[in-house]
Amino acid sequence: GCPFGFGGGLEDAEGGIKGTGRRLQQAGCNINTLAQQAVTAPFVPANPLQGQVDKYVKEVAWNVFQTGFPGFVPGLFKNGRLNSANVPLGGLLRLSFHDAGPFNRATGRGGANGSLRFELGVKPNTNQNIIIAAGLCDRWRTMINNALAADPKVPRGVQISYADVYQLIGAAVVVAAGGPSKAEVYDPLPVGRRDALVADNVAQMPGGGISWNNLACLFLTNGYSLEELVALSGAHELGFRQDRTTPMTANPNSFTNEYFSAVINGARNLFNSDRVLWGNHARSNAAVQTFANNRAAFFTAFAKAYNKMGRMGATWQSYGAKLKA
Ligand code: HEM
Repeated sequence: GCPFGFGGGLEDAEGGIKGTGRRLQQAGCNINTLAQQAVTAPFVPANPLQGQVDKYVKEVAWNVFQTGFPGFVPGLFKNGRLNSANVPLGGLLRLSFHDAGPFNRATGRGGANGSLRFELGVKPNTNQNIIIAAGLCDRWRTMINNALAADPKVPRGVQISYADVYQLIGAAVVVAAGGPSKAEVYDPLPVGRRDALVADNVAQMPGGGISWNNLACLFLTNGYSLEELVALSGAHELGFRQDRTTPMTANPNSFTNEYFSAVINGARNLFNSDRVLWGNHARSNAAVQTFANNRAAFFTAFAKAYNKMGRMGATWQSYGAKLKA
């Protein structure tokens, strides 16, 4: 079983699985010590070298995400406008976290490895938006691979992985929704993740009702700082709650820093995991306050933390050093 005993997705006040009576074990970490270490000796996941082909693959993917392919898959934009009616922006960004999130630093298992495709329908991936998002990713991946196969500049056999599509799409979504720029969040993301062939242990994914102690310990023990936890939680700027109609923030299709004012005000639509970012630790308080006051600071911190998340637990190949002449 999972050493942390975290439940997934449901809002049990204990952060455990609702109705099962299962008690949450304490993650048991020293938050102050780990929070300090995360700043003085940050955990830096592997960042592979990117050849010409890798960068090119990412641009091909970018173009496919923008426009989709009429009759087969929608794009993030339609007639030059954000296509939030046909693509669940929140579900897509959440999917990026749900592929990378099961990374467990202690066991070295799980992470940004494409395994989400085997985890659908299992808590916390029972939510319709994430299932729709995964279906879109399948189709975008097919279109990207068709484009790569037809491109004379691309070496034969180059195929983008599910794991890459799952991480690239979250970045493309926040850019489309008016968040950090492409140069800030999408372009630095490496590609070449290998796809796992089995599911990760998703039982350790945090539920919305998780306590401050368990949330902080989960992220700190997996190599994130409290500042990174706060920045990543800013993803809850976008999207909807489980009912798919209650917006997380006032503008669920627009990526801004409004989320942090909502956290400070204890807004009702947010989860316990959001509200506990305020009022429990000097470092998380400071990050919430900074991001509430300064949108650019949030965007920069989000872009960096998101790039780190996308390298957690990934193993790498290279698509190639050189394009064909
Ligand atoms: C910090 C711990 C986190 C917890 C406890 C958490 C929990 C949740 C829960 C309970 C939901 C509601 C959906 C449902 O219940 O089915 C949700 C939605 C969402 N989460 Fe998180 N989450 C966390 C971190 C993240 C991160 C790191 C990201 C992305 C970088 C993210 C992105 C989203 C998005 C965009 C939605 C809206 C989904 C939609 O519109 O359908 N979350 N999260």
